[in-house]
Amino acid sequence: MMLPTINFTETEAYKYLTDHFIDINEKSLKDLFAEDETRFEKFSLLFEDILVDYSKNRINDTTMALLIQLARECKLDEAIKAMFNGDKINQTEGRQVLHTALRNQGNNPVLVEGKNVMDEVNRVLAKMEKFSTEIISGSWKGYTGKAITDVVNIGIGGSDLGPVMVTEALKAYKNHLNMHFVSNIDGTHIAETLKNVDPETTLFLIASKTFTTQETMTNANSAKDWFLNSGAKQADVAKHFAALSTNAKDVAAFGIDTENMFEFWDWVGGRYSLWSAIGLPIALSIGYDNFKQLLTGAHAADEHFENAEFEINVPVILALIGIWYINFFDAETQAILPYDQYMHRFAAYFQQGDMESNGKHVDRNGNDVTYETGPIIWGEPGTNGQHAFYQLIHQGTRLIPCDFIAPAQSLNPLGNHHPILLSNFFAQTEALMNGKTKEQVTEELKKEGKTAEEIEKLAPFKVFEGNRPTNSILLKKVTPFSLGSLIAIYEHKIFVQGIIWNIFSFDQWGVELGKQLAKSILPELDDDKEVLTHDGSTNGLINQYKSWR
Ligand SMILES: O=P(O)(O)OC[C@H]1O[C@](O)(CO)[C@@H](O)[C@@H]1O
Repeated sequence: MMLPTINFTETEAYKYLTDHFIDINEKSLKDLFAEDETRFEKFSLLFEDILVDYSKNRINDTTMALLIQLARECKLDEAIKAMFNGDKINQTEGRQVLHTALRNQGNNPVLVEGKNVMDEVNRVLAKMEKFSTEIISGSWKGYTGKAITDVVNIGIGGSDLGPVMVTEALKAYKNHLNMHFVSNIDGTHIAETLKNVDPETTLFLIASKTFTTQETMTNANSAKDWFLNSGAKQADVAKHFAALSTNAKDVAAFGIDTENMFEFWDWVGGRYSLWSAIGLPIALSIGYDNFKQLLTGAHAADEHFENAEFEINVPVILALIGIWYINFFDAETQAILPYDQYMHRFAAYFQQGDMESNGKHVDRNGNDVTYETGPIIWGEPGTNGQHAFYQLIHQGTRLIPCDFIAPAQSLNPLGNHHPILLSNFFAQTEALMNGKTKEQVTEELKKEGKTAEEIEKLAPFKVFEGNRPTNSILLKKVTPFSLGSLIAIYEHKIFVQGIIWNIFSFDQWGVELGKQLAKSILPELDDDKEVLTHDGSTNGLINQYKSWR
């Protein structure tokens, strides 16, 4: 089935929402809570050990009913079925979108061109299990007979961000292997990493779906040169290099034994690939059983997404609330704020996940859209963010919807750190909602002994308008299972928004132009001749670089 091609601004629901927005825009969150005592029960969902409280949003029953009507009018149900069925919904690349098959722990058949892909998926998983067990146990020996101590993953974008984010988020479950991730083409990244590892005990994972990405192949060649220059022979490469890729031909040409190749398939998008062989560094870092738990948690979220009614469907609700802010309140960004140090790369991970997926201005009919699409995603862990950019969230001129995420149980229950952390997590969303009135400010200043004149002068700066919306996502604990669920929830949220905006979420043509131009500029940097082939600025920059290098 082709995806529906409905312009959501032409639906009945959109028209009603436009009128309804005028009513809601006049109400404060405080009013909405005062109007409805059951708001928390009504606007929160419990999925496994994850509580999603969306009650501190500028919504009421009518808003949610209309947003759900919008999803129905946009035929979201058909689109969900099409994705799970393995229809070629990545139409501009002619591919299926089946990252869900990678974590299909129920093992029911998933057909691609009439063939059940679960056999292949399970074959690669079994190979990952065997390999990671051998490396972790030390039974796999390097070329001088020593066990592996360090793993260097070389990849970029989806072949880096997922494994980095998850290995960091699950560091508490980690074994003795030292994990390193090299992504940047800047030679500093690989050079600094190689300073800390020993060729006799290091395993390099060359992670690239295409196995042609300039950054990854350059870093991989530098790693191989370093390895061979350290005394190892070509035949030793097999003990120290493995590839995670869809491109067997180029893997073999690079000199990696295809025995050491962990395969995945073109129906897995790069930014959705941590569940595939790209997840091998995760399995190495936390052990295969924990990796499997990550898949199981994601699978639980997949089943929920596929089967739950929209009214209680976590990714659907989060997506619709996002659309409400982006398309009606003109919000430009979405902050993701984990109150968990281990999750410090979570927002960075979804910068790619969301912005590469929904950063599109052409709809599925090939026309320019007349509305906003994907938001700018950003965020840092709390409470660091509080001491950096929260001022703007509280008192700036922009509306910034925020997702606050926190675990109820700490993986490092040290003194009263966790209650302090969580008190900040609770306080921030309360403060963003309630703000501080002029009366409250006046009262406080009076207590400080300020005069009436001083109070009058100071009060405007100290008043917080409040009414700033947040979601609170409270996890019982960060485990491989709960993290897997949470990532899948965000993935599906992106999918839902893409369907409603009528855009293709699984291609990324926009990143190609810069890559092409870089390739054409590279030979121009070979000599010291003046470059005149570009615009004035680009010529000027290149020529100044040539004179300084
Ligand atoms: O895994 P590969 O093929 O090296 O690609 C890396 C990344 O490059 C991109 O194509 C964007 O530049 C991403 O979509 C992808 O995750």
